[in-house]
Amino acid sequence: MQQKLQLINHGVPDEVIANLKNDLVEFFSQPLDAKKEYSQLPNNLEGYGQAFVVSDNQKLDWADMLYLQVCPTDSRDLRFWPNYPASFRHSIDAYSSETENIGLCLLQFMAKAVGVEPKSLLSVFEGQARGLRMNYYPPCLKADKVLGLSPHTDPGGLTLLLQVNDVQGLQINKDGKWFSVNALNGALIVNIGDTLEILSNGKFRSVEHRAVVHPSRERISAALFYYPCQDMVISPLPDFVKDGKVKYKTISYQDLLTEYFTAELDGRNRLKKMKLEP
Ligand SMILES: O=C(O)CCC(=O)C(=O)O
Ligand SMILES: [Fe+2]
Repeated sequence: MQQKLQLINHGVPDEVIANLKNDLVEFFSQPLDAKKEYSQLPNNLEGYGQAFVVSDNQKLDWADMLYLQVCPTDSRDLRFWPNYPASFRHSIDAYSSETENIGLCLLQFMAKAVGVEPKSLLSVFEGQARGLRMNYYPPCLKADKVLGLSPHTDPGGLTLLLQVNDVQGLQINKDGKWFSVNALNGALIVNIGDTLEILSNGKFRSVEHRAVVHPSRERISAALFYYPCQDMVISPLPDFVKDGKVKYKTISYQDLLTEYFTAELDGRNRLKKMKLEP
């Protein structure tokens, strides 16, 4: 029997988005010491701090972040889940359950659009881990001298990006040029990540993006990452290799993550190394 798919998703209720946004603004506006109660611990990605700090010599991105694994629920490490503002944990929980199916619906439509059986993609991401990275970019008077988040691609499958306040800052790279993305109020931005590029044998392209900062206003965003099964070996799925030409090397997802988190952000270069010569 064919698997019944949930074809329709009505999006995230406005109230859920509004609550998360309010709580994020409130959390990040606290003094540093209060936020540091949830600081990252060595060899652990979760918590409050900065991502991609790998040496004392690198120029740091102009941002702080709070990263949490939100799904599956039994994988949550509540040590890093702030209890101020009081509704914050609930807001994150509601947002992650309301977005549970959105990524899967999108993957299903994307597979159909290119004539591939949706199950081949869905089975990789259904019920797997999700991470929420909440980014805080303080204003910088010399905004043109810093970057909020250096050029990178996301490692997972899909990313749903929510711009929390009305300050724009996301840019994507197309053909070597940077383009600003105008985030619409009430809309989520969907980015494709490295895992999906490899699985789809390049049919879906992982987008290189970065975040710039504003000279006088703070900016906040929240990126929800849909990850594949943690012990998966990633290589192009047979359904996407119809002409028989595999264009990417095989890599374990753990190795892909290790490479990602132990080096400075580096545009699409890591992904380029995954490509087999034509
Ligand atoms: O803040 C943004 O708009 C981008 C965030 C992002 O790319 C990320 O968290 O991976
Ligand atoms: Fe990103």
